[in-house]
Order: sequence, then C-alpha cells, then structure tokens
Amino acid sequence: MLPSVGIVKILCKTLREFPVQALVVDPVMVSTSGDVLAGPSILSVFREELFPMADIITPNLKEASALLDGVQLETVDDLRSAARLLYDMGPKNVLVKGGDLPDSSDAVDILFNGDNFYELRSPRIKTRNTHGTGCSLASCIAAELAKGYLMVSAVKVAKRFVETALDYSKDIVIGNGLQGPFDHLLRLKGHSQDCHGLQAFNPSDLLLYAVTDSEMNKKWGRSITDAVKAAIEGGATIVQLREKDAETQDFLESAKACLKICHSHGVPLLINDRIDIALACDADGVHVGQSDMPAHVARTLLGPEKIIGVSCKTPEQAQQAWVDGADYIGCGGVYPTNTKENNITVGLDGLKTVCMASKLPVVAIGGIGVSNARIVMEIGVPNLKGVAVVSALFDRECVLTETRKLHAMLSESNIDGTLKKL
Ligand SMILES: Cc1ncc(COP(=O)(O)OP(=O)(O)O)c(N)n1
Ligand SMILES: Cc1nc(C(=O)O)sc1CCOP(=O)(O)O
Ligand SMILES: [Mg+2]
Repeated sequence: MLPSVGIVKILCKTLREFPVQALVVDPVMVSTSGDVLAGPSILSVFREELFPMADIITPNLKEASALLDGVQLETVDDLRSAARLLYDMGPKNVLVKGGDLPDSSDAVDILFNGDNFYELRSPRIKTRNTHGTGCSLASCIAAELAKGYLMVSAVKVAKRFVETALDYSKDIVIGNGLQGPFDHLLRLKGHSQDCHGLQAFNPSDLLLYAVTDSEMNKKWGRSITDAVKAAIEGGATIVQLREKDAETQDFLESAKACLKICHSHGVPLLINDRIDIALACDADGVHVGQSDMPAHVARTLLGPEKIIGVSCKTPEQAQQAWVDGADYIGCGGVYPTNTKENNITVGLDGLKTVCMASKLPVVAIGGIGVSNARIVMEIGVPNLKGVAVVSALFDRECVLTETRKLHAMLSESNIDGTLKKL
C-alpha cells in the first residue's frame, strides 16, 4: 500500500537507484471490501512516476476507473479500452481485473501488452472469503516473473492460483467481518485435486523417458500404440511421440490413441516438434530442439500448464531454455547414436557441464541403454533426473522386456538421481 505522494516518490527514487528485474504495481486504492485505501492526490504521481517504471500494473475495476478520471467500466469492451488508455501511461503491460464486472457469470480480466489483448476468464466463485485476492494475484505474478516466466504465463498461473485458492477456501469461516480471508496454503495441506495443472510437471517423471521412432516400430511390425503400451507396462515414466515421417492426419490419430493409453496409467505424453499436433490432441506438452519453434513461442501457444522440453548442448542454451519458460532440458548426445543423423556428441563431461549450469531438471539422451545408463546417472548432479531412450527400447524385438530391464536399473537411483551402490 502506497498511501501518500511522499512515499510513492521515495519508492520511485529508490527503484531508480536500485533497479529491480521486474516491477509489478498493484495500484491499491480501493480494497475488495470497498474501503478507500489511498486518496485522489495519489493519482498523478502513480500515472507520471510509478507506472512508466512498471512491467505490469494490475488495477481492479474501481481503480482503473479512478485512474481514468471516473470513466464508467461496465463491459468487457470497456475493460479493453481502459487497458489501452492505462498502457499509454507507460507500463509495459496492463491487467485490468474485471472481478466486479456486473452481469458476468465469469471473472474476466483483460491483459494488454501494447500489441495483443488476452481475455482471461475463470468461473466466478461464490464466497465471502475474497479479502486479499488482489494482493495475492500481484504477488503471484511477481513470483512467477522472478522464476523467469514470460508475462502471459505468469499472469495465467497467478489467476489460476487465486481461483483455486478461492474455491478451496470458499466455505471457511474466520472472524466476524462481512468478508473473510482466503487460504493461500492449500498446497501445503495436501490439496491437489482442484489445483491439478499447477503442478502439471513432476521432474521425477523424467526417470525413464521413452521416445518413439516410427521406422523402428515399422521394422518390428508393431503399431505406435502397441509400442507405447508395452513401454508403459515396462515402466516408462514419460513418453514422447517422435514420428518424423508420419502424415499429419495419421500422427494426430496415433497421438489421440496414445494419449488415452498414457493417461489411463498416469503417464504424461509429449509430442516432438509438432506444436499443432500437441494442441489438436491436447497432449501434455512438447519437446523442441534448437532449430524448432522457439520455446517461448511454444509457451505462449500452449499456455502455462503444458510441459515444454528443450534440447540443449551448451550452458548458454540451458540458460535460454529457462528464460523461455521451459520445464526441463534434454541434453545429448551423451554417446554416439545411429538414431539421429549427424548428431553432435557432448559426452559425459558435456552432460555434467550443462547440468551444472541448468536451473531446470535434465534428462540425458543419445546412445543410452541398459549397458551404460548406470554410468550416466552416476555423474552425480542432483538435477539429472533420468535418461531418454529410443533404440534401446524400440529397435528391439520385445519393448516390454527391454523397458523392464532399464526400469529395474533406474529404480535403484535415489531421489538425487545418483545410483545407489549395490
Ligand atoms: C528428451 C529429448 N531430448 C532431446 C531431443 C532432441 O530434439 P531435437 O534436437 O529437436 O531433435 P529431434 O528429436 O527433433 O530430431 C528429443 N527429441 N528429446
Ligand atoms: C532424438 C535424439 N536427440 C539427441 C540429442 O542429442 O539431442 S540424441 C537422439 C537420439 C537418441 O536415440 P537413441 O536412444 O537411439 O540413441
Ligand atoms: Mg526437434
């Protein structure tokens, strides 16, 4: 809360002296409960000094109206016009929160970044426990930006968090006021069902990463779905469909069928290269390489909850993957491989260097199988979470047997990704 012109001026001066990586400004003037928290004298210093420094401002309906000299905001179109006018005051992004919009069954927020409008909707939750929702949303956006996520992703995650926490605490009774607080700590309380998607990606899923290959499955006379079924039965913990030669329609049909199989076993399914296929079948995510669609574009297209993996051979690429909003990186080729033509081998040393530079979990790939998986995992870096394997599973007569063997070996790994000594 910035209740006086003097305090805003000191804040701006301090921010000029000590710049921050991302500045989220919640121009608190009117609380959810209707209390006036800062008077009209604050408006000009907000507009002229603070907003031009902000990466995003997050006014609610009443605050947006006050900042625009009392203009009436009653429709989603009004929110869009307000977002544009507020953007002209200098912030890089504007989120106008339409939670109080009359005649709307949804809570509609408008995000504007100067180029695009994003209409973010969530079901309106009937509860008296809405105290602090605006502050929590702004804080959650700041936390997501600090983790390196892009603005659109950060806002979506924050909105989803507030919506989930509101729903979770809708019936809690605390105190006697007209409004109660909502409970931010739902995830610490083991509440997972309603916040599915906040934790869509679990790095331990990378342990045994099965990557399909249409040519190999054809050679051994089995369908992609049969191959995926066998890999999952053998213990694959995540599956990627890497169907380089498949026709789009066939790929989509196989992806839909594989998704059913994977989901019936709680295993995530990612699509290699093809964001369009991932979107069309609502897969759990994609894996992209350095010459595929950039990860930050994939993130914008897929939203914050899908899993995105990026191939990295250098520390710089690993850093960029993190900035771009990826969830994990694939690092290789650890060993030479016949599966990918002209692939550069980084060896165990290259893998270790990339792991140590990476803020994201890592899966090792390239020439890995039962004979060498132990050596790879024994490099002893905590964010190496598993191995991704093509030919050692799929260029074999029995996918089930080979996956079981590899799974048995990897299961001896402890949680750090280092193998227990037998
Ligand atoms: C887990 C994992 N890691 C790396 C790759 C390689 O991706 P890319 O560099 O895009 O090469 P292609 O697989 O598209 O040939 C991967 N697929 N999976
Ligand atoms: C798809 C892929 N990507 C690699 C990389 O280095 O990024 S190596 C590779 C092929 C891995 O196949 P196999 O397990 O048969 O060696
Ligand atoms: Mg690729």
